[in-house]
Amino acid sequence: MATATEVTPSCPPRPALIGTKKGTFAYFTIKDRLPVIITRVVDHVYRTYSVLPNDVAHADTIREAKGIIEALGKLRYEMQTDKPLTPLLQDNMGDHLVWNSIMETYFPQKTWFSATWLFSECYMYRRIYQCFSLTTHWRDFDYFAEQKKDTFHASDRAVAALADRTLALCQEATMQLDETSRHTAFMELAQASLWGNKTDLSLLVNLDLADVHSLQGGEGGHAQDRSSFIVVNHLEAWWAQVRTWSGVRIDIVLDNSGFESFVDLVFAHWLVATGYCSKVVFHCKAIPWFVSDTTIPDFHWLVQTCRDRFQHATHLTNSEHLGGLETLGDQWQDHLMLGRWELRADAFWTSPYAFWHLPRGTAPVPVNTAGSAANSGPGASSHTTSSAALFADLQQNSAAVIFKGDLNYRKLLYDCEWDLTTPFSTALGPLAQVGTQLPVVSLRTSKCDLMVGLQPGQGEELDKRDPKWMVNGKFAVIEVSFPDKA
Ligand SMILES: O=P(O)(O)OC[C@@]1(O)O[C@H](CO)[C@@H](O)[C@@H]1O
Repeated sequence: MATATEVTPSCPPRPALIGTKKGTFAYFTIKDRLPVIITRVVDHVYRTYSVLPNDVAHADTIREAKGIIEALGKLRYEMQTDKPLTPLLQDNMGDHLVWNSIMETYFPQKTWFSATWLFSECYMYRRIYQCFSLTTHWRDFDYFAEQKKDTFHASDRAVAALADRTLALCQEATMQLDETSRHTAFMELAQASLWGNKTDLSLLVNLDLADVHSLQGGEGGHAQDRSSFIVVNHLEAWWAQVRTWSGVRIDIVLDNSGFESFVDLVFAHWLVATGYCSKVVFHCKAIPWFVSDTTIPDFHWLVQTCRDRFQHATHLTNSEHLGGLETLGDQWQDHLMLGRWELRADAFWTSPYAFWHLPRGTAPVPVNTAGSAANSGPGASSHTTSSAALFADLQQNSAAVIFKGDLNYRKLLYDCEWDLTTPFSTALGPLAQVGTQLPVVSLRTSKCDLMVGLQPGQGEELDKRDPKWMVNGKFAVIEVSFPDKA
Protein backbone atom coordinates (compact mmCIF):
# COMPACT_ATOMS: atom_id res chain seq x y z
CA MET A 1 0.00 0.00 0.00
CA ALA A 2 1.22 3.48 -0.85
CA THR A 3 1.88 5.70 2.16
CA ALA A 4 -0.10 8.91 2.52
CA THR A 5 2.67 11.02 1.03
CA GLU A 6 3.02 8.80 -2.04
CA VAL A 7 -0.65 8.82 -2.84
CA THR A 8 -1.28 10.59 -6.15
CA PRO A 9 -4.09 10.64 -8.73
CA SER A 10 -2.44 7.76 -10.60
CA CYS A 11 -1.35 5.93 -7.46
CA PRO A 12 -4.23 5.71 -4.98
CA PRO A 13 -3.79 3.91 -1.64
CA ARG A 14 -5.00 0.63 -3.23
CA PRO A 15 -5.10 -0.37 -6.93
CA ALA A 16 -7.26 2.11 -8.78
CA LEU A 17 -10.66 1.26 -10.22
CA ILE A 18 -9.82 1.34 -13.92
CA GLY A 19 -11.48 0.90 -17.30
CA THR A 20 -8.99 -1.71 -18.52
CA LYS A 21 -10.41 -4.34 -16.15
CA LYS A 22 -13.07 -6.07 -18.20
CA GLY A 23 -16.20 -7.08 -16.34
CA THR A 24 -15.92 -4.21 -13.85
CA PHE A 25 -18.42 -1.39 -13.55
CA ALA A 26 -15.64 1.02 -14.62
CA TYR A 27 -15.17 -0.88 -17.89
CA PHE A 28 -18.91 -1.04 -18.54
CA THR A 29 -19.28 2.66 -17.78
CA ILE A 30 -16.59 3.87 -20.18
CA LYS A 31 -17.54 1.38 -22.88
CA ASP A 32 -21.33 1.63 -22.76
CA ARG A 33 -22.71 4.31 -20.46
CA LEU A 34 -20.60 7.37 -21.18
CA PRO A 35 -21.03 7.30 -25.00
CA VAL A 36 -24.82 7.21 -24.48
CA ILE A 37 -24.57 10.25 -22.21
CA ILE A 38 -22.70 12.18 -24.92
CA THR A 39 -25.25 11.08 -27.54
CA ARG A 40 -28.07 12.44 -25.41
CA VAL A 41 -26.31 15.81 -25.15
CA VAL A 42 -25.92 15.86 -28.95
CA ASP A 43 -29.59 15.05 -29.31
CA HIS A 44 -30.55 17.82 -26.91
CA VAL A 45 -28.46 20.44 -28.73
CA TYR A 46 -29.89 19.32 -32.05
CA ARG A 47 -33.48 19.56 -30.78
CA THR A 48 -32.77 22.98 -29.30
CA TYR A 49 -31.19 24.61 -32.32
CA SER A 50 -33.33 22.95 -35.00
CA VAL A 51 -36.44 24.83 -33.85
CA LEU A 52 -34.70 28.21 -34.14
CA PRO A 53 -35.71 30.39 -37.09
CA ASN A 54 -33.21 30.10 -39.89
CA ASP A 55 -32.55 33.84 -40.08
CA VAL A 56 -29.64 36.21 -39.70
CA ALA A 57 -30.36 36.83 -36.01
CA HIS A 58 -29.85 33.14 -35.22
CA ALA A 59 -27.15 32.32 -37.73
CA ASP A 60 -24.32 32.45 -35.19
CA THR A 61 -26.21 30.41 -32.61
CA ILE A 62 -26.94 27.73 -35.20
CA ARG A 63 -23.39 27.74 -36.51
CA GLU A 64 -22.05 27.32 -32.97
CA ALA A 65 -24.52 24.52 -32.25
CA LYS A 66 -23.25 22.62 -35.27
CA GLY A 67 -19.69 23.15 -34.01
CA ILE A 68 -20.65 21.79 -30.59
CA ILE A 69 -22.20 18.70 -32.14
CA GLU A 70 -19.07 18.12 -34.18
CA ALA A 71 -16.86 18.54 -31.08
CA LEU A 72 -19.05 16.14 -29.09
CA GLY A 73 -18.90 13.60 -31.92
CA LYS A 74 -15.11 13.82 -31.85
CA LEU A 75 -15.10 13.38 -28.08
CA ARG A 76 -17.26 10.25 -28.33
CA TYR A 77 -15.04 8.87 -31.09
CA GLU A 78 -11.89 9.44 -29.01
CA MET A 79 -13.46 7.63 -26.09
CA GLN A 80 -14.84 4.70 -28.03
CA THR A 81 -11.56 4.12 -29.83
CA ASP A 82 -9.58 4.55 -26.60
CA LYS A 83 -7.39 7.41 -27.80
CA PRO A 84 -4.92 9.20 -25.50
CA LEU A 85 -6.36 11.95 -23.33
CA THR A 86 -5.64 15.39 -24.75
CA PRO A 87 -5.08 18.70 -22.92
CA LEU A 88 -7.97 21.03 -22.17
CA LEU A 89 -8.09 24.40 -23.88
CA GLN A 90 -8.35 27.62 -21.93
CA ASP A 91 -12.01 28.46 -21.34
CA ASN A 92 -14.06 30.40 -18.82
CA MET A 93 -13.44 27.95 -15.93
CA GLY A 94 -9.83 29.03 -15.62
CA ASP A 95 -8.79 25.56 -14.42
CA HIS A 96 -7.35 24.08 -17.62
CA LEU A 97 -3.78 24.31 -16.29
CA VAL A 98 -4.75 22.28 -13.21
CA TRP A 99 -6.23 19.53 -15.37
CA ASN A 100 -3.38 19.61 -17.87
CA SER A 101 -0.73 19.47 -15.21
CA ILE A 102 -2.41 16.44 -13.59
CA MET A 103 -2.58 14.80 -17.00
CA GLU A 104 1.04 15.52 -17.84
CA THR A 105 2.36 14.52 -14.44
CA TYR A 106 0.27 11.46 -13.64
CA PHE A 107 -1.28 10.23 -16.87
CA PRO A 108 1.23 10.79 -19.68
CA GLN A 109 0.23 8.72 -22.75
CA LYS A 110 -2.80 7.39 -20.90
CA THR A 111 -6.01 6.67 -22.75
CA TRP A 112 -9.66 6.72 -21.76
CA PHE A 113 -9.54 3.14 -20.50
CA SER A 114 -5.99 3.11 -19.12
CA ALA A 115 -6.15 6.27 -17.00
CA THR A 116 -7.94 5.80 -13.68
CA TRP A 117 -11.71 5.56 -14.01
CA LEU A 118 -12.16 8.55 -11.70
CA PHE A 119 -9.94 10.75 -13.83
CA SER A 120 -11.40 9.64 -17.20
CA GLU A 121 -14.98 10.03 -16.09
CA CYS A 122 -14.50 13.48 -14.55
CA TYR A 123 -12.48 14.50 -17.61
CA MET A 124 -15.37 13.53 -19.87
CA TYR A 125 -17.77 15.88 -18.07
CA ARG A 126 -15.14 18.65 -18.15
CA ARG A 127 -14.60 18.10 -21.90
CA ILE A 128 -18.36 18.22 -22.57
CA TYR A 129 -18.48 21.52 -20.71
CA GLN A 130 -15.61 22.82 -22.83
CA CYS A 131 -17.56 22.18 -26.04
CA PHE A 132 -20.08 24.77 -24.79
CA SER A 133 -17.90 27.14 -22.82
CA LEU A 134 -15.79 28.04 -25.85
CA THR A 135 -18.85 29.46 -27.61
CA THR A 136 -20.61 32.79 -27.19
CA HIS A 137 -24.25 31.72 -27.36
CA TRP A 138 -24.13 28.37 -25.57
CA ARG A 139 -21.69 28.96 -22.74
CA ASP A 140 -24.39 29.15 -20.05
CA PHE A 141 -26.56 26.44 -21.56
CA ASP A 142 -27.14 23.54 -19.16
CA TYR A 143 -27.41 20.57 -21.52
CA PHE A 144 -28.65 18.36 -18.66
CA ALA A 145 -31.26 20.79 -17.33
CA GLU A 146 -34.16 19.34 -19.31
CA GLN A 147 -33.57 15.85 -17.90
CA LYS A 148 -33.20 17.20 -14.37
CA LYS A 149 -36.40 19.22 -14.58
CA ASP A 150 -38.46 16.44 -16.19
CA THR A 151 -37.48 14.00 -13.47
CA PHE A 152 -38.43 16.42 -10.71
CA HIS A 153 -41.79 17.05 -12.35
CA ALA A 154 -42.27 13.30 -12.52
CA SER A 155 -41.69 13.16 -8.75
CA ASP A 156 -44.49 15.61 -7.95
CA ARG A 157 -46.70 13.20 -6.01
CA ALA A 158 -43.95 11.98 -3.76
CA VAL A 159 -42.74 15.56 -3.31
CA ALA A 160 -46.17 16.92 -2.36
CA ALA A 161 -46.75 14.15 0.18
CA LEU A 162 -43.31 14.61 1.69
CA ALA A 163 -43.81 18.38 1.98
CA ASP A 164 -46.93 17.89 4.14
CA ARG A 165 -45.16 15.29 6.23
CA THR A 166 -42.18 17.61 6.75
CA LEU A 167 -44.33 20.49 7.94
CA ALA A 168 -46.06 18.18 10.40
CA LEU A 169 -42.72 16.90 11.72
CA CYS A 170 -41.36 20.44 12.06
CA GLN A 171 -44.44 21.58 13.93
CA GLU A 172 -44.11 18.63 16.27
CA ALA A 173 -40.43 19.39 16.77
CA THR A 174 -41.03 22.99 17.76
CA MET A 175 -44.06 22.22 19.93
CA GLN A 176 -42.59 19.45 22.03
CA LEU A 177 -39.07 18.86 23.17
CA ASP A 178 -39.54 15.14 23.54
CA GLU A 179 -36.26 13.63 22.41
CA THR A 180 -37.79 10.30 21.46
CA SER A 181 -39.97 11.96 18.82
CA ARG A 182 -37.00 13.92 17.54
CA HIS A 183 -34.97 10.74 17.33
CA THR A 184 -37.74 9.07 15.32
CA ALA A 185 -38.04 12.06 12.99
CA PHE A 186 -34.26 12.22 12.53
CA MET A 187 -34.18 8.53 11.55
CA GLU A 188 -37.00 8.99 9.08
CA LEU A 189 -35.61 12.10 7.39
CA ALA A 190 -31.98 10.95 7.30
CA GLN A 191 -33.13 7.76 5.56
CA ALA A 192 -35.29 9.74 3.13
CA SER A 193 -32.19 11.77 2.26
CA LEU A 194 -30.23 8.53 1.80
CA TRP A 195 -32.74 6.85 -0.50
CA GLY A 196 -33.19 10.04 -2.51
CA ASN A 197 -29.80 9.13 -3.95
CA LYS A 198 -31.47 6.40 -6.01
CA THR A 199 -32.72 8.99 -8.50
CA ASP A 200 -29.51 9.27 -10.49
CA LEU A 201 -29.93 10.24 -14.12
CA SER A 202 -26.46 9.19 -15.23
CA LEU A 203 -27.45 5.61 -14.41
CA LEU A 204 -31.05 5.77 -15.50
CA VAL A 205 -30.51 6.83 -19.05
CA ASN A 206 -33.80 5.36 -20.23
CA LEU A 207 -35.86 6.41 -17.26
CA ASP A 208 -39.62 6.73 -17.61
CA LEU A 209 -42.24 8.04 -15.25
CA ALA A 210 -43.14 4.65 -13.81
CA ASP A 211 -39.47 4.07 -13.00
CA VAL A 212 -39.28 7.35 -11.11
CA HIS A 213 -42.34 6.50 -9.02
CA SER A 214 -41.11 3.05 -8.16
CA LEU A 215 -37.61 4.33 -7.32
CA GLN A 216 -39.07 6.81 -4.92
CA GLY A 217 -40.96 4.19 -3.02
CA GLY A 218 -44.36 4.36 -4.66
CA GLU A 219 -47.24 6.74 -4.44
CA GLY A 220 -47.20 7.77 -0.82
CA GLY A 221 -43.73 9.23 -0.61
CA HIS A 222 -43.30 7.97 2.98
CA ALA A 223 -39.97 6.26 3.42
CA GLN A 224 -40.45 2.52 3.49
CA ASP A 225 -38.48 0.65 6.03
CA ARG A 226 -35.62 -0.40 3.88
CA SER A 227 -33.19 -0.74 6.73
CA SER A 228 -32.17 -4.29 5.79
CA PHE A 229 -30.73 -2.78 2.62
CA ILE A 230 -28.49 -0.41 4.58
CA VAL A 231 -25.49 -2.68 4.83
CA VAL A 232 -23.42 -0.37 7.02
CA ASN A 233 -25.53 1.81 9.26
CA HIS A 234 -23.93 4.38 11.57
CA LEU A 235 -27.15 6.35 11.99
CA GLU A 236 -27.25 5.93 15.77
CA ALA A 237 -23.64 7.12 16.09
CA TRP A 238 -24.56 10.15 14.03
CA TRP A 239 -27.65 10.82 16.17
CA ALA A 240 -25.42 10.71 19.26
CA GLN A 241 -23.68 13.79 17.79
CA VAL A 242 -26.79 15.56 16.50
CA ARG A 243 -28.64 15.40 19.82
CA THR A 244 -25.83 17.46 21.41
CA TRP A 245 -25.95 20.18 18.75
CA SER A 246 -27.38 23.61 19.33
CA GLY A 247 -27.29 26.18 16.55
CA VAL A 248 -24.35 24.61 14.70
CA ARG A 249 -23.44 24.94 11.04
CA ILE A 250 -23.51 21.87 8.85
CA ASP A 251 -22.46 21.43 5.23
CA ILE A 252 -24.15 19.26 2.64
CA VAL A 253 -22.15 18.36 -0.45
CA LEU A 254 -25.12 17.81 -2.71
CA ASP A 255 -25.44 15.16 -5.37
CA ASN A 256 -28.42 14.84 -7.70
CA SER A 257 -30.80 17.66 -8.43
CA GLY A 258 -34.57 17.18 -8.25
CA PHE A 259 -35.98 14.57 -5.90
CA GLU A 260 -32.68 13.88 -4.12
CA SER A 261 -31.94 17.52 -3.38
CA PHE A 262 -35.60 18.01 -2.39
CA VAL A 263 -35.24 15.39 0.35
CA ASP A 264 -31.91 16.90 1.38
CA LEU A 265 -33.59 20.29 1.75
CA VAL A 266 -36.38 18.69 3.75
CA PHE A 267 -33.83 17.18 6.12
CA ALA A 268 -31.94 20.48 6.39
CA HIS A 269 -35.22 22.28 7.04
CA TRP A 270 -36.00 20.00 9.96
CA LEU A 271 -32.50 20.40 11.42
CA VAL A 272 -32.98 24.18 11.36
CA ALA A 273 -36.57 24.03 12.68
CA THR A 274 -35.46 21.96 15.65
CA GLY A 275 -32.63 24.39 16.45
CA TYR A 276 -29.93 21.74 16.12
CA CYS A 277 -28.55 23.84 13.25
CA SER A 278 -28.64 27.55 12.64
CA LYS A 279 -26.86 27.43 9.30
CA VAL A 280 -26.67 24.98 6.42
CA VAL A 281 -24.16 25.46 3.62
CA PHE A 282 -25.12 23.60 0.46
CA HIS A 283 -22.26 22.78 -1.90
CA CYS A 284 -23.38 22.70 -5.52
CA LYS A 285 -21.47 22.03 -8.74
CA ALA A 286 -20.01 24.94 -10.71
CA ILE A 287 -20.72 23.26 -14.07
CA PRO A 288 -23.16 20.58 -15.32
CA TRP A 289 -21.77 17.37 -13.85
CA PHE A 290 -22.52 13.63 -13.93
CA VAL A 291 -25.83 14.45 -15.66
CA SER A 292 -27.99 15.14 -12.67
CA ASP A 293 -25.72 16.89 -10.16
CA THR A 294 -27.10 20.06 -8.60
CA THR A 295 -25.88 23.45 -9.80
CA ILE A 296 -26.85 26.72 -8.09
CA PRO A 297 -29.43 27.50 -10.81
CA ASP A 298 -30.91 23.99 -10.26
CA PHE A 299 -31.22 24.74 -6.55
CA HIS A 300 -33.07 28.02 -7.16
CA TRP A 301 -35.26 26.38 -9.77
CA LEU A 302 -36.28 23.68 -7.30
CA VAL A 303 -37.20 26.18 -4.59
CA GLN A 304 -39.18 28.25 -7.08
CA THR A 305 -40.97 25.18 -8.46
CA CYS A 306 -42.11 24.33 -4.94
CA ARG A 307 -43.27 27.93 -4.37
CA ASP A 308 -45.13 27.77 -7.69
CA ARG A 309 -46.87 24.54 -6.64
CA PHE A 310 -45.53 22.67 -9.66
CA GLN A 311 -47.27 24.95 -12.09
CA HIS A 312 -46.65 22.50 -14.90
CA ALA A 313 -47.42 19.35 -12.96
CA THR A 314 -49.43 16.87 -14.92
CA HIS A 315 -49.77 13.94 -12.58
CA LEU A 316 -51.44 15.55 -9.62
CA THR A 317 -55.17 15.31 -9.40
CA ASN A 318 -55.88 17.29 -6.24
CA SER A 319 -54.35 20.75 -6.08
CA GLU A 320 -55.20 21.03 -2.35
CA HIS A 321 -52.19 18.83 -1.67
CA LEU A 322 -49.84 21.54 -2.87
CA GLY A 323 -50.40 24.13 -0.14
CA GLY A 324 -47.79 22.50 2.08
CA LEU A 325 -45.30 22.51 -0.75
CA GLU A 326 -45.77 26.20 -1.39
CA THR A 327 -45.37 26.98 2.33
CA LEU A 328 -42.18 24.96 2.45
CA GLY A 329 -40.81 26.64 -0.71
CA ASP A 330 -41.53 30.08 0.80
CA GLN A 331 -39.74 29.12 4.00
CA TRP A 332 -36.76 27.91 2.00
CA GLN A 333 -36.62 31.20 0.14
CA ASP A 334 -36.58 32.94 3.55
CA HIS A 335 -33.74 30.70 4.71
CA LEU A 336 -31.76 31.77 1.65
CA MET A 337 -32.59 35.45 1.97
CA LEU A 338 -31.74 35.50 5.68
CA GLY A 339 -28.48 33.61 5.27
CA ARG A 340 -29.61 30.57 7.27
CA TRP A 341 -28.97 28.65 4.07
CA GLU A 342 -26.01 29.43 1.87
CA LEU A 343 -25.13 28.10 -1.57
CA ARG A 344 -21.60 27.63 -2.80
CA ALA A 345 -20.07 26.11 -5.90
CA ASP A 346 -16.36 25.67 -5.26
CA ALA A 347 -14.55 24.41 -8.33
CA PHE A 348 -12.80 21.75 -6.22
CA TRP A 349 -15.92 19.59 -6.40
CA THR A 350 -15.64 19.43 -10.20
CA SER A 351 -11.88 18.89 -10.23
CA PRO A 352 -10.52 15.37 -10.80
CA TYR A 353 -9.06 15.24 -7.30
CA ALA A 354 -10.11 12.68 -4.72
CA PHE A 355 -10.98 14.22 -1.35
CA TRP A 356 -7.76 12.96 0.22
CA HIS A 357 -6.37 16.10 -1.49
CA LEU A 358 -8.81 18.47 0.19
CA PRO A 359 -6.61 19.30 3.22
CA ARG A 360 -3.35 19.10 1.36
CA GLY A 361 -3.57 22.40 -0.44
CA THR A 362 -2.03 20.67 -3.44
CA ALA A 363 -4.98 21.35 -5.64
CA PRO A 364 -5.31 25.07 -6.23
CA VAL A 365 -8.43 25.57 -8.26
CA PRO A 366 -9.06 29.05 -9.65
CA VAL A 367 -12.28 30.92 -9.11
CA ASN A 368 -14.87 30.18 -11.74
CA THR A 369 -15.33 33.82 -12.70
CA ALA A 370 -17.35 33.33 -15.84
CA GLY A 371 -19.70 30.90 -14.17
CA SER A 372 -20.47 33.33 -11.39
CA ALA A 373 -23.35 35.05 -13.21
CA ALA A 374 -25.25 31.79 -13.38
CA ASN A 375 -24.13 30.88 -9.90
CA SER A 376 -25.67 33.88 -8.20
CA GLY A 377 -28.99 34.66 -6.53
CA PRO A 378 -30.11 34.73 -2.89
CA GLY A 379 -27.86 32.75 -0.61
CA ALA A 380 -25.13 32.26 -3.23
CA SER A 381 -21.69 33.31 -2.04
CA SER A 382 -18.33 33.64 -3.75
CA HIS A 383 -16.17 30.60 -4.27
CA THR A 384 -13.00 29.88 -2.40
CA THR A 385 -9.83 29.87 -4.43
CA SER A 386 -8.14 26.71 -3.25
CA SER A 387 -8.91 23.37 -1.73
CA ALA A 388 -6.91 24.45 1.33
CA ALA A 389 -9.19 27.44 1.90
CA LEU A 390 -12.26 25.28 1.41
CA PHE A 391 -10.88 22.69 3.81
CA ALA A 392 -9.96 25.28 6.46
CA ASP A 393 -13.47 26.69 6.36
CA LEU A 394 -15.04 23.25 6.74
CA GLN A 395 -12.68 22.22 9.52
CA GLN A 396 -13.11 25.40 11.53
CA ASN A 397 -16.81 25.98 11.08
CA SER A 398 -18.73 22.83 10.28
CA ALA A 399 -20.16 20.35 12.80
CA ALA A 400 -20.75 17.80 10.01
CA VAL A 401 -19.96 17.62 6.32
CA ILE A 402 -22.58 15.39 4.73
CA PHE A 403 -21.43 13.88 1.46
CA LYS A 404 -24.31 12.69 -0.67
CA GLY A 405 -24.11 9.95 -3.26
CA ASP A 406 -21.87 7.56 -5.03
CA LEU A 407 -19.38 9.87 -6.71
CA ASN A 408 -18.66 11.66 -3.42
CA TYR A 409 -18.13 8.24 -1.80
CA ARG A 410 -15.72 7.29 -4.56
CA LYS A 411 -13.81 10.53 -4.05
CA LEU A 412 -13.78 10.16 -0.26
CA LEU A 413 -12.26 6.68 -0.60
CA TYR A 414 -9.94 7.52 -3.52
CA ASP A 415 -11.85 5.22 -5.87
CA CYS A 416 -9.72 2.15 -5.37
CA GLU A 417 -9.95 -1.52 -4.46
CA TRP A 418 -10.33 -1.45 -0.70
CA ASP A 419 -11.03 -4.68 1.08
CA LEU A 420 -14.73 -4.69 2.01
CA THR A 421 -13.94 -4.91 5.71
CA THR A 422 -11.59 -1.89 5.77
CA PRO A 423 -12.80 0.55 8.43
CA PHE A 424 -14.39 3.68 6.93
CA SER A 425 -11.94 5.91 8.83
CA THR A 426 -8.94 4.08 7.31
CA ALA A 427 -10.26 4.55 3.79
CA LEU A 428 -10.83 8.26 4.44
CA GLY A 429 -7.07 8.72 4.84
CA PRO A 430 -6.19 12.30 5.87
CA LEU A 431 -9.83 13.22 6.50
CA ALA A 432 -9.80 10.91 9.53
CA GLN A 433 -6.26 11.63 10.73
CA VAL A 434 -5.24 13.94 13.56
CA GLY A 435 -4.82 17.51 12.32
CA THR A 436 -6.68 17.04 9.04
CA GLN A 437 -9.85 15.43 10.32
CA LEU A 438 -13.29 16.48 9.23
CA PRO A 439 -16.62 15.38 10.72
CA VAL A 440 -17.65 13.24 7.75
CA VAL A 441 -21.05 11.69 7.07
CA SER A 442 -21.61 9.70 3.88
CA LEU A 443 -25.11 8.85 2.66
CA ARG A 444 -24.78 6.73 -0.43
CA THR A 445 -26.67 4.13 -2.43
CA SER A 446 -24.10 1.77 -3.90
CA LYS A 447 -23.58 2.12 -7.66
CA CYS A 448 -20.06 0.88 -8.28
CA ASP A 449 -17.61 -1.80 -7.12
CA LEU A 450 -16.47 0.04 -4.03
CA MET A 451 -17.46 -0.38 -0.42
CA VAL A 452 -15.82 -0.41 3.00
CA GLY A 453 -16.95 -0.95 6.56
CA LEU A 454 -18.57 -4.41 6.18
CA GLN A 455 -18.31 -7.13 8.82
CA PRO A 456 -16.22 -10.23 7.99
CA GLY A 457 -18.39 -12.59 5.90
CA GLN A 458 -20.99 -9.92 5.11
CA GLY A 459 -19.76 -9.44 1.54
CA GLU A 460 -20.12 -13.16 0.81
CA GLU A 461 -23.65 -13.15 2.24
CA LEU A 462 -24.56 -10.17 0.09
CA ASP A 463 -23.13 -11.90 -3.00
CA LYS A 464 -25.59 -14.74 -2.35
CA ARG A 465 -28.48 -12.41 -1.64
CA ASP A 466 -28.04 -10.35 -4.83
CA PRO A 467 -25.03 -10.81 -7.13
CA LYS A 468 -25.36 -7.20 -8.30
CA TRP A 469 -25.67 -5.71 -4.82
CA MET A 470 -22.70 -3.39 -5.24
CA VAL A 471 -23.77 -1.69 -8.43
CA ASN A 472 -27.56 -1.77 -8.71
CA GLY A 473 -28.33 1.08 -6.29
CA LYS A 474 -30.59 -1.12 -4.10
CA PHE A 475 -28.14 -1.27 -1.22
CA ALA A 476 -26.81 1.63 0.76
CA VAL A 477 -24.43 2.80 3.46
CA ILE A 478 -24.61 5.46 6.13
CA GLU A 479 -21.05 5.85 7.36
CA VAL A 480 -19.66 8.49 9.72
CA SER A 481 -16.28 9.50 11.06
CA PHE A 482 -16.21 12.22 13.70
CA PRO A 483 -13.04 13.59 15.31
CA ASP A 484 -12.62 12.36 18.89
CA LYS A 485 -13.74 14.96 21.39
CA ALA A 486 -10.75 16.33 23.35
O1 LIG B 1 -22.95 10.25 -7.40
P1 LIG B 1 -24.19 9.52 -7.80
O2 LIG B 1 -25.14 10.41 -8.52
O3 LIG B 1 -24.84 8.80 -6.66
O4 LIG B 1 -23.76 8.39 -8.81
C1 LIG B 1 -22.88 8.65 -9.85
C2 LIG B 1 -22.79 7.48 -10.77
O5 LIG B 1 -23.96 7.28 -11.47
O6 LIG B 1 -21.79 7.77 -11.65
C3 LIG B 1 -20.73 6.85 -11.52
C4 LIG B 1 -20.54 6.08 -12.75
O7 LIG B 1 -20.80 6.80 -13.86
C5 LIG B 1 -21.03 5.87 -10.45
O8 LIG B 1 -20.17 6.04 -9.41
C6 LIG B 1 -22.41 6.18 -10.05
O9 LIG B 1 -23.14 5.15 -10.51
